[in-house]
Amino acid sequence: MKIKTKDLTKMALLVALIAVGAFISIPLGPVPFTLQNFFVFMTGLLLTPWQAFLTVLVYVLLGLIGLPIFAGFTGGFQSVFSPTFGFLISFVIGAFMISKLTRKETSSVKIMIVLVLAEVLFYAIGLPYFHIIMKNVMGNPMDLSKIMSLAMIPFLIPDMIKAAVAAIIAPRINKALNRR
Ligand SMILES: O=C(O)CCCC[C@@H]1SC[C@@H]2NC(=O)N[C@@H]21
Repeated sequence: MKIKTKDLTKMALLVALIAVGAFISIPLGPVPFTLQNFFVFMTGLLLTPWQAFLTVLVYVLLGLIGLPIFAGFTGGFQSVFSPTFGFLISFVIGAFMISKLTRKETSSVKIMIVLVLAEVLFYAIGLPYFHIIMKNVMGNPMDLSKIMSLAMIPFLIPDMIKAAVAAIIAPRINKALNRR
């Protein structure tokens, strides 16, 4: 895979923006509200699938080696034992999937459908991971309704708003940049 300087610049900018998205976070219990997923949406919508995958992977690796770029200014290898690390794993796969399913797509409605699917993926990985860490690391097992009320329900409407904004602005940015 050959990456042009222009694409590398976009990738570096998006790594930085995902980190900014983590800084813009509101603690709401064990799972914070953040703008990381908004910038993961943008990464998938502005880059090719492998570029998007690599961009989010680099973000996660930079956090794992110690940069405090995860939500709540955290980082370091111990983050894998954080209840929210599953969401970070899901972002890497989600960015690839979003890009793959929206290549050359300009309809905001169709893009929105893909972003909703990406959200399903985030929670399909994020919630079981949350459950495992709460039970085995935090010693605080929870039933499904508690998990959903802490780690999913408060975020659904804000996440849909982030998805709608991304679905509206990304095609315009792609048009202005002459497409990925
Ligand atoms: O620890 C991290 O850095 C990851 C935080 C993940 C927060 C999740 S992403 C989906 C949902 N929407 C939000 O705004 N917050 C949660």
